[in-house]
Amino acid sequence: MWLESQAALKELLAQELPSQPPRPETDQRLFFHMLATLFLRYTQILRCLETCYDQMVHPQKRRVLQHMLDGVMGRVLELKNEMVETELSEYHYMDDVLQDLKLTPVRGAWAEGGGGPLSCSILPSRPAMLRDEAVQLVQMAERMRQGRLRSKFMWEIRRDEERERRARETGAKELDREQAAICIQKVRGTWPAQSVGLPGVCFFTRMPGCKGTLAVPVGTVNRAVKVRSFRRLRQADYEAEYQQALVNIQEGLYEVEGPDMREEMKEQLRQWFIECHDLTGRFPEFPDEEIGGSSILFAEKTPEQVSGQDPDPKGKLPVPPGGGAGKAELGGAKAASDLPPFPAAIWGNRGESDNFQQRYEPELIKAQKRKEVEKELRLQVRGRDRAVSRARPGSVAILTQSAPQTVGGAGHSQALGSPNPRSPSRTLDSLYEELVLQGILKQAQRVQLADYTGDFCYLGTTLRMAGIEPTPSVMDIRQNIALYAILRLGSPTLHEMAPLVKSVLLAGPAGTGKKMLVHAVCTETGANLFDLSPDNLVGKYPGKAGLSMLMHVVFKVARLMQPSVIWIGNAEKTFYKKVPKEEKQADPKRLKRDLPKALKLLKPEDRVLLIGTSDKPYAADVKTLCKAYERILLLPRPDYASRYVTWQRLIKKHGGTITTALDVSALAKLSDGYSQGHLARAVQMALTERRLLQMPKKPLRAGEFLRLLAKADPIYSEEEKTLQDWYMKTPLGKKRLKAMQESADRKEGKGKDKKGKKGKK
Ligand SMILES: Nc1ncnc2c1ncn2[C@@H]1O[C@H](COP(=O)(O)OP(=O)(O)OP(=O)(O)O)[C@@H](O)[C@H]1O
Repeated sequence: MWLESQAALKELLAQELPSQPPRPETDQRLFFHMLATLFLRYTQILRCLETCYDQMVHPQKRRVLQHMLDGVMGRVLELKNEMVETELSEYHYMDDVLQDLKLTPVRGAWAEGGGGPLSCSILPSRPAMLRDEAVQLVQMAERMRQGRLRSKFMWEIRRDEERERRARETGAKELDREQAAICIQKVRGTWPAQSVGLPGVCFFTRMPGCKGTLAVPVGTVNRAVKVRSFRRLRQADYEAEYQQALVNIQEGLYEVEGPDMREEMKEQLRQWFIECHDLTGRFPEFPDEEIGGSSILFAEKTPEQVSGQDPDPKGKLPVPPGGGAGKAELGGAKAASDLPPFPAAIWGNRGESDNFQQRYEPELIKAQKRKEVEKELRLQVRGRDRAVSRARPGSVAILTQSAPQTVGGAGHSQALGSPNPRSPSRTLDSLYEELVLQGILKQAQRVQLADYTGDFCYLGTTLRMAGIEPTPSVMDIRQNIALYAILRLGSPTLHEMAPLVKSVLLAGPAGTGKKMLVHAVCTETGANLFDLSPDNLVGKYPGKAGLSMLMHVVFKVARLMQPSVIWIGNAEKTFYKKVPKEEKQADPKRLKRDLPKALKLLKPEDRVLLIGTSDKPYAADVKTLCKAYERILLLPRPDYASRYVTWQRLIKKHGGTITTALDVSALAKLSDGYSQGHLARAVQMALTERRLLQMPKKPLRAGEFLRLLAKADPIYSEEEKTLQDWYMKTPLGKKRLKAMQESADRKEGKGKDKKGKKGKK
């Protein structure tokens, strides 16, 4: 899969960067089709690489894969941006491209969610432990845990095998309807999607092909699932081994090769000084660290070249590895310090057929660590770096880790722009605690993006071609949340490389799942949740000084404890056009000035995202609101397909059983106009403990839910229209409206008639 992905990537890159620049595409539709094809093909590769990353146990290979994943994800995000700019819309319909590529959209592509493979791929790996004892302790505990799990797995595998054997002996019985349906779903793609599952982005799978047979025994599937989990356990084992090897090998090199290296360097340095003196009559200055420091002396340069008297320009001096990597260079940008120089090539040419264990490769570590040891020794020889010279090998990693985080130090204050006079030396822990006690830092509810149920829009392209703007589907929203929030917050490299998005506003009628999405983002990325909703700030941190202190502390803790989500519920209140009388006392506009200022100070390396939610965005001044929120996602009420899936899911979640007596289709049809929140409430109220007990004798019926639903006020079409009209006043909405008008004008031939146009103006 890795090789295939790499070949596909090569092909795509060749297509994207042809030797002759292609003619610019003037047809907007064709251009979008091209972008969408690229987007889907990269997503396909991403999914493949993600599976490799999830299932490979070799720690060094996994690093290379993570690097490639970051590159591909970065390209996916870039393409998303280009699609937005081309279509002037946050929602894209690619059903035609999916058909061309013989792919189908997949529901529930993120079933495994936060605890699953995704977290392995995009969440940053934890920094190396600082203290040996801690490492040993954790390793010991981990081995014990794995031992227990392993024995359980083995027991289960054996049990399944035994069960199968018995079934074979007694003659397998015919599958019932439900089992047959499960088998069909598995072959059609539902289960592979669950096994990998990048959020939303990976919303498709292959068309049902001829691979696999329908009669996949359930035991086999269960075993496959277990084997995958088992491999993840082994990954942790091998990773620990690898981390230990990094330290041991470096120590070994330091002790075995270090003395010789040091002597050789000293000799070279002495020689160089003498030669320089002979040539110029004076002792030379040390080369700047920017051009490689004393390392360039050891790179076979003449004294003239090094001292700059030779015409050899600085650019010709050895460039540090990775120094020339461009932003868009896949797998090349920002090489992590522990990556080999040309990783993919190394593994591509290596015969691995007899490496069954897939443990780390010491020679690669040696090659990489040798450079580090050399660098360290070079500094020692130069006698400049006192700290490193005193440190034992292995301490390099420790020295490069950030210092213990006390807050209010010069660096932090500078970064935030405003020193914190009230708490000049408070620790991060104490500030964290304070925010928790004040109810600003909250525990996010554990919901996964996959819980945000709904369906795909199957006719998007057809409708757009007919000039009808489709309503975005729940899947479109999910995909945007994945792209704007989850992928970016989850991967530090991606956050720095991809186009920066600091804030997103989720606007839509009440109960359409805005808050749920905020919690899902936190769950999937492990982000801290800061609640800066106007209602949550009433009476807290009073006065101007209090407010600036609050912002200072929140943004500081958010940055230091990243990834973080800063959530503002009822986001319109911060930018109210006119504050309602009854709210005046609560001062809802407190953050109006400080919020944009604080956002400005966020840098690409700060994985902090502001998410606003609002059901009345039209109550705010559109200009200031859109300035604070870079991306605006309008959430619609659910369509029939989404309501259908949501009813099913909610009923099952609350313990209900769906039988033929329950007409879910009728429920979905009759609940048109209601939000998911309404549906959730109706199910919760209907499925009481008592009702669940009666269920075996008295199956559930649609009427029970509809009766309760009817008591709630639906989302009125006027409200929807107000929201859509408001959206057309946002920057992207305005651009889209203008483009639509121009296109309509062109169609009617008005474009040619300049006079008529002027008259209209
Ligand atoms: N797509 C969905 N699938 C399943 N449940 C959903 C979905 N959307 C919303 N819900 C459920 O509906 C309820 C209301 O959702 P939530 O509070 O997130 O809506 P909201 O848009 O933030 O509402 P408000 O604007 O009133 O604050 C929650 O119980 C949530 O779990």
